[in-house]
Amino acid sequence: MVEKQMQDEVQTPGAVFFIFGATGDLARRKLFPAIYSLYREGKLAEDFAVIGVARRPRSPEEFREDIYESIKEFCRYPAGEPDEWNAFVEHFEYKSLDINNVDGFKELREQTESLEAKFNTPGNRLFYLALAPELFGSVSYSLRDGGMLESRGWNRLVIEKPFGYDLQSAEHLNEQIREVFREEEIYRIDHYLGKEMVQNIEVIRFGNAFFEPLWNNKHIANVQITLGETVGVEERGGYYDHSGALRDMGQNHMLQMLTMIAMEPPSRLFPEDIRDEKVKVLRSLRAFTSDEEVSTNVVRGQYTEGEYRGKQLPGYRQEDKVDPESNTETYFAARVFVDNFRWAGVPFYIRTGKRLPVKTTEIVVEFKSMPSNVYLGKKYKLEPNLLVIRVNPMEGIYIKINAKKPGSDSEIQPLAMDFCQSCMIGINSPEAYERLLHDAAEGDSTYFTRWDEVATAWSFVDRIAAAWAENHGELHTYPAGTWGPEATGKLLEQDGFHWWPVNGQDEDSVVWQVNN
Ligand SMILES: NC(=O)C1=CN([C@@H]2O[C@H](COP(=O)(O)OP(=O)(O)OC[C@H]3O[C@@H](n4cnc5c(N)ncnc54)[C@H](OP(=O)(O)O)[C@@H]3O)[C@@H](O)[C@H]2O)C=CC1
Ligand SMILES: O=C1O[C@H](COP(=O)(O)O)[C@@H](O)[C@H](O)[C@H]1O
Repeated sequence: MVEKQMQDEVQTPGAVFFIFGATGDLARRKLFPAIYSLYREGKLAEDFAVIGVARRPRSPEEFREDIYESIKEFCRYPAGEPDEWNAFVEHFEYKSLDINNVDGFKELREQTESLEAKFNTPGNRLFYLALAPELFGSVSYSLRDGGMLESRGWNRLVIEKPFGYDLQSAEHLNEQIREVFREEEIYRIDHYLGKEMVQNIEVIRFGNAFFEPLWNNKHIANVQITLGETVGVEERGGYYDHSGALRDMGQNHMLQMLTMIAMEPPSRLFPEDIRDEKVKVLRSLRAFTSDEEVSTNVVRGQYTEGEYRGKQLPGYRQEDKVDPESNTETYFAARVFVDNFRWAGVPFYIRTGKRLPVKTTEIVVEFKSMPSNVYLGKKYKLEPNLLVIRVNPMEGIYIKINAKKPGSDSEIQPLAMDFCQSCMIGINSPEAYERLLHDAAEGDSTYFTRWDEVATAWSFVDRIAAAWAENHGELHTYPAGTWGPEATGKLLEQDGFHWWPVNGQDEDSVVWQVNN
């Protein structure tokens, strides 16, 4: 087993990367750019090759043109000079096949073997499924039946979220995949785990004497996790209307960030030690035991028409491929508890939504206030200390403390200590998909979700979805471009707290404005 370490300098072993869904959106926006960035940074071994797979016919020239366009538009490195570019795309081939066609996989096997011979790769094969999850089982069977797994090296399966629609469908999917691949060969992507600042939570917590000793219910009042997006559902209305915010973001990204904040220190940085600690957090989530508990602790909302920066935006029900009577939530917020010794009584507030005013992912840790007796009778009041982890798209750490106002002997002011990582190295650098592709090729599963994590997260989310299905969760509305339903504030008010402004929300918050 590989111990997690900073692997920036490590080159992946030689391998063939198969991108199933090579003509799709994910491949174009994320995967090809990630491969090119790894190449440019010397993190890909010389003996690598990529085979794009999808149904559409593509000549080799057309496929290489697709890749060029993808790099031009989405990669943080510009496509190199012709010689360098040609040396890169020479590693790419395309195969048109339907994933149910086993004969096509037999042809793919021949193509693979000749590519492996050409680049002298050691026979390692990484199958990345950028496909709808309903196809995962069929691809696995076809890979096996087409002889694609009879390689000289290792075989790894990388799969995208959503992993199922609920626990039952996820279990079914998992059983199919497990007929072909062992758990340790399966890499389930949650791209938030590939983000720099999510990985940094571990170091911030376990590497700093002034956080870990305070990291418990004696000193922390509450934790707030916000994942705001300014975009609507774009071209994904069909998928999203079936999924909704709870399944699209809650079951995975939000709960994964929560586990990183709440987990116990692992004994070592081995993948299984870290994933063991994360799954314990998920198992400790207090399950909602009645529909009433769901309606008291979870708010769901859907955006209606609104105005954003002078632009008129459609409501969710007017979006392309969305049912005009849809009750799907585009926003949800919840008050959850981790019922273990460390976190007993500390509320975790989580919220996410489309068409909010700011694109930002932030984690705010609010510390308990100091006893104020020293300052009794004074006109000022101490503010709670905050630790803010800015995850996305701006990355950084912000700490709010109280300090004396210079020149005054009677005034205290809150002070921000602000580390803006993005100001130094740019936004989202490296991209999550670069890190995760690299890790999968390295055989490091730390930042991929293990089956028990996925299953436990579904059990928690299914209870909320079931209550909503019974119409016990009122569907609030909010105009596009606003901060979601008003009811969200009440989740915190009942505990005497409020949402802290996130980056760019108001004039007092530090503005690292980013548009998307
Ligand atoms: N796009 C994104 O930003 C994100 C996507 N995801 C997930 O990644 C997966 C892919 O998403 P996305 O790229 O957006 O989807 P697209 O619909 O854009 O692409 C789907 C791909 O699958 C191929 N395909 C479909 N059916 C078959 C088949 N029977 N045999 C072979 N190939 C097939 C299509 O190619 P062709 O039509 O040529 O066969 C196409 O290349 C989904 O599960 C999605 O939820 C997850 C996170 C973000
Ligand atoms: O997984 C998903 O994530 C994106 C948001 O990702 P980010 O890295 O841009 O913050 C979201 O838009 C999409 O709906 C969801 O499927």
